[in-house]
Amino acid sequence: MAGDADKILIFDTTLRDGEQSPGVSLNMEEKLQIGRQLEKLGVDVLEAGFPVASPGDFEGVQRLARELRGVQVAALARAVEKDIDTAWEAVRDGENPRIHIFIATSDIHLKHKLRMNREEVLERAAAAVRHAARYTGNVEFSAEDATRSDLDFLCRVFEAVIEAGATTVNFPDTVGYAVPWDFARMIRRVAEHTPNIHKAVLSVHCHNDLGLATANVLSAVANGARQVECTVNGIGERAGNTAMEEVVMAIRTRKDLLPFSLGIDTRHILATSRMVSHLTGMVVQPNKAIVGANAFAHESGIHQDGVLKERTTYEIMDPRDIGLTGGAIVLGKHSGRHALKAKLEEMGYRLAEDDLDRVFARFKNLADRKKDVFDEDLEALVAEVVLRIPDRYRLVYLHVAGGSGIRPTATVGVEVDGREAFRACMGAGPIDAAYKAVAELTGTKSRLLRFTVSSITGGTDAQGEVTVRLEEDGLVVSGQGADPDIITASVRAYLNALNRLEYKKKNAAAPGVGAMCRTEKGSGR
Ligand SMILES: CC(=O)SCCNC(=O)CCNC(=O)[C@H](O)C(C)(C)COP(=O)(O)OP(=O)(O)OC[C@H]1O[C@@H](n2cnc3c(N)ncnc32)[C@H](O)[C@@H]1OP(=O)(O)O
Ligand SMILES: CC(C)C(=O)C(=O)O
Ligand SMILES: [Mg+2]
Repeated sequence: MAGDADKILIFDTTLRDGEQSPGVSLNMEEKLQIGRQLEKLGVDVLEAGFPVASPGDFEGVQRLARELRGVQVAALARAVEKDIDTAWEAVRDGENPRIHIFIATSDIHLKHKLRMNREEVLERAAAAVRHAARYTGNVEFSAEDATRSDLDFLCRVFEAVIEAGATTVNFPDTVGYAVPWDFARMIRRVAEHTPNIHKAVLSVHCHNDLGLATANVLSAVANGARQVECTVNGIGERAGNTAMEEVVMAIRTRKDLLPFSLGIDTRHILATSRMVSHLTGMVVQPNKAIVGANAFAHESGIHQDGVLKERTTYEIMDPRDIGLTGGAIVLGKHSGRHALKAKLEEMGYRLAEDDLDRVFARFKNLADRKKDVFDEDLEALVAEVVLRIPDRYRLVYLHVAGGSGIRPTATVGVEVDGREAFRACMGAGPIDAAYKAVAELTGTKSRLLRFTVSSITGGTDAQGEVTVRLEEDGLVVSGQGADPDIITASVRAYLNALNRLEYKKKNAAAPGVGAMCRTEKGSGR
């Protein structure tokens, strides 16, 4: 197969398949921050979006293609000429742009979704790749739902698209149906029965519906796949995609079984994971492999004793390899702007001067109330202060009264379109009271789908981080807020989500790029 036989290419699709997670919608600044961090991490290919899906997707892909260096920026397209032309328009200014075309090959998709027969799909796939190959020599083809496809037909499709100019052929387990040993058999079969497979890189793209995505990917890699499509923290459609950090660390840790090289600088894994979690609002479970808060924590005495005597008794990876260190700079109330800037850069955030000023002001405020300011605190501040869409609603005042024997009451002041308004409400608790006041002040009718509160760092002076998910008229958004005062953090999270909702409503109503307007992220018509 084409490419370096010993190198596994990491194709990151956090900004495309990852953004297909329900409730996730990133703005331009957030996409740029994640894109730059992935560039630093060393991913080989970065799928930046599906340009025909919306003007926002188009602009995001174009901006990333123009800005990023040393990484191939890919754009997704259906096997439709307009999609391909739009994808090319979005990535063409990139250093090494890729067009990624997909069409389903399973009979179930052909019959019910595409309403095409096999020969029509084969011809459509080849014609689409031929069309894209006129623009670039870097064309990827994906056979959607490959694991439920007839393998003889799949081999014919792969052969036809390679002939038409595809340089990467991708085998997606779109619905997370595969199990490792059977997936390995399929990969071997395709490698052996597609005559010109050696002219292309064989890729895999696994979903995690049965919790087997990483296992499937590793079995494919051991059997000839040389590109892995994955997302940070495994976010993505339904149960998500293969988690990038799991595949990378498995290959790195089990070199005895998987003797391959990678272009990833693993020391940036943790910072990348945290950034993606903060910006998407997709909270990482504490026991998540590699990047969960407990992944390197030892609770029981026998384990602690073992680790103290010799770390490798209970650790198969060195936490420093994923960037889990104390860091050289410890920030507190005596720190200045230079130290803050250096720390933020170490964490992957490059801020404009005025953004730095705003974060610095909030940092000083926080440091006055909290002894040590940790990386997690700063991440929350950056997410809160900088990476935000233009605010229609802004918190200006909050006072709550509660305790035993008192009906919880909140008085909230919110600036709406530049004008301050105040409201006092009672509720089941202080947060309920404050949320009622915010809903009245903003006149919004959203439904609260989820409310998560976590302490960002240890101690009773820790910053509380609140993540909420709201729904209104079919639009789903998430919002985050951080503050040492948990009620303030809750109100900030609510307002952040309402601002995102406003932005999304406007985006949905905006005129499209040609006929590319969409009503909701991920939905047509
Ligand atoms: C497995 C994956 O992750 S695939 C990527 C999924 N991502 C997304 O869907 C991103 C967001 N999507 C969107 O914004 C919209 O679906 C759009 C803009 C792409 C298309 O919107 P619409 O034109 O309104 O179509 P809608 O989404 O309702 O239906 C999809 C159409 O594309 C067809 N189609 C689906 N996949 C393909 C393909 N790979 N190649 C060609 N046609 C396809 C369907 O058969 C259907 O056609 P029909 O209208 O003739 O029945
Ligand atoms: C577009 C393709 C590669 C995809 O996301 C899938 O099949 O899951
Ligand atoms: Mg997918």
